[in-house]
Amino acid sequence: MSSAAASAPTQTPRFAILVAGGSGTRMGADRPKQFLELRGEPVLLHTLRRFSEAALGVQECIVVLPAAQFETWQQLCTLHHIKLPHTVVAGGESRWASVRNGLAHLNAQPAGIIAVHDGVRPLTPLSVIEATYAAAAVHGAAIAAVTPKDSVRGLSKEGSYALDRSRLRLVQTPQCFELGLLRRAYQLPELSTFTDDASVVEDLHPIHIVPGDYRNLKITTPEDLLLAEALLG
Ligand SMILES: Nc1ccn([C@@H]2O[C@H](COP(=O)(O)OP(=O)(O)OP(=O)(O)O)[C@@H](O)[C@H]2O)c(=O)n1
Ligand SMILES: C[C@](O)(CO)[C@H](O)COP(=O)(O)O
Repeated sequence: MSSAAASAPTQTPRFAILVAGGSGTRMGADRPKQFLELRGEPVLLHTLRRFSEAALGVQECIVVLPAAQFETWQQLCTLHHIKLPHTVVAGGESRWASVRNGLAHLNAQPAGIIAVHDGVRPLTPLSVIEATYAAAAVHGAAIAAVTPKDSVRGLSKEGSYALDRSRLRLVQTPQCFELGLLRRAYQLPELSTFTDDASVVEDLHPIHIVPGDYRNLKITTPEDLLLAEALLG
């Protein structure tokens, strides 16, 4: 080994789980929203492409899909000439179960930083992904989030009351963690109703917040797809 190679800095391995195991009920389309076309390509392909950027150095990207949709994804990969390396894993009944299945695939990995990202967030800037991985390497747990732009009110029996929006954040993904921490958190089945990873981890470890991006839309209802088309244009 040359002396240069011996002294090269070693980055903690990075992994990613792209959860796309849902059925897209709120979208009400003829297929799960991760397969809908955005600028001529499946939503999930846009997302996968972002995590495949060489600059991020992600060692393994796991795509979690409904088992019944494996063939659809394979056909889409062939149709769109998708050569991006990734591992397909079957999802579960809930987002929590899908993340847990993705994590189980990494059981042999001793350490690293793992990003959990919604397969239906196709517009996440690379800078947000990088900043979230980097913050998790320092703090153990980091998520992307933005401040609400509108005034926010809480509901009460009597009516409603003002909330201080500067103390609120709208949670996005990616959500990045030390691998061992996320594993421990996902061993607790009593947390299985949570729909984001920070909520699953927070009793074990504080969650650091990284500035997200207003373009980092989650495709949930039909107007989100229109917005995403416009933003990509
Ligand atoms: N059993 C599930 C449910 C959700 N997800 C994924 O978690 C992300 C965020 O969930 P959401 O937007 O709620 O997706 P759906 O469950 O598909 O939508 P809906 O709630 O409208 O049915 C999506 O990428 C979705 O595919 C998953 O992997 N497995
Ligand atoms: C993880 C998430 O994207 C954060 O906003 C969100 O919780 C996903 O699930 P939901 O079912 O749309 O709440």
